[in-house]
Amino acid sequence: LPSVSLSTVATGLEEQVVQEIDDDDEEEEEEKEEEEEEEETEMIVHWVQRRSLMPRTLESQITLEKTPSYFVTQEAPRRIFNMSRDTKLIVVVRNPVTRAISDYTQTLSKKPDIPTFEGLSFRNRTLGLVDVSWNAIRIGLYALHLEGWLRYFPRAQIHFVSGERLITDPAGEMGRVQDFLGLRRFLTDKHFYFNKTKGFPCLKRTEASLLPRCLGKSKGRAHVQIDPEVIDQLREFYRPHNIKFYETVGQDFRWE
Ligand SMILES: Nc1ncnc2c1ncn2[C@@H]1O[C@H](COP(=O)(O)OS(=O)(=O)O)[C@@H](OP(=O)(O)O)[C@H]1O
Repeated sequence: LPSVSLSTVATGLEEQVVQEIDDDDEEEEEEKEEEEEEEETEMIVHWVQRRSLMPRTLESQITLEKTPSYFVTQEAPRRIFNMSRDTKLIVVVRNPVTRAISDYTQTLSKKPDIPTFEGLSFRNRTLGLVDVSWNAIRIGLYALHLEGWLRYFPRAQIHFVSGERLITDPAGEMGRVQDFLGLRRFLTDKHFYFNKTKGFPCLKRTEASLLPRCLGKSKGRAHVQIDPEVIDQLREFYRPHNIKFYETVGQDFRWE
């Protein structure tokens, strides 16, 4: 059974974390991700499958599994708690406005005919009524989702990774992940190479490695251009939710 469960609402940032903890084969990782997307609507089946697929591990090893949708799935806290209440939880979060645009950009790449971001974001744009039933918006209500987890897990059992700092200071952010997991701090600045073309850090298997591994092309693609006024409206919308989230977590993610 997993002793760590990783969820991201940062659309995909968890992949970076997993890569840094356990350097899986990239192709395998992308296949697994597609598989996950298909299964998201069938959480029960998915969970049972995951459970039986868990590799056997030794006492000294950590089993880590990642699923983006856990954090925002109502039944997930209870199910994970009933399965293994000591599981440590890691959630990668990012500015919910950027997250929504990233989410939309990803969907648009698969379904080019969907309505505009602006159209999907509001029930009534003139009145500033944001459509919280749209998943891309709903997922960013982190404080709300967290409430469900705190009914089952103590705050100290959940670690939040800043998606922004994971890019600007991967070693520092991963240092905190290692501390949370009770691991010796193994990854240092020397394990990361900043790929200026991609604009993202890539991981070296060893400090001396000459071949850093970057995430796939679907990670870090250019976002769709959004009307700046809409961005401001969404920022305003998320502000109180973000503040509540910072207070609950005890950490300021500086999205304001
Ligand atoms: N090192 C590194 N390299 C590339 N990309 C990085 C990295 N670290 C974090 N990110 C951010 O990960 C985001 C993409 O993740 P996805 O949403 O596709 O992943 S997932 O499906 O939820 O796993 C992607 O979001 P977008 O920029 O919106 O594509 C990146 O910002």
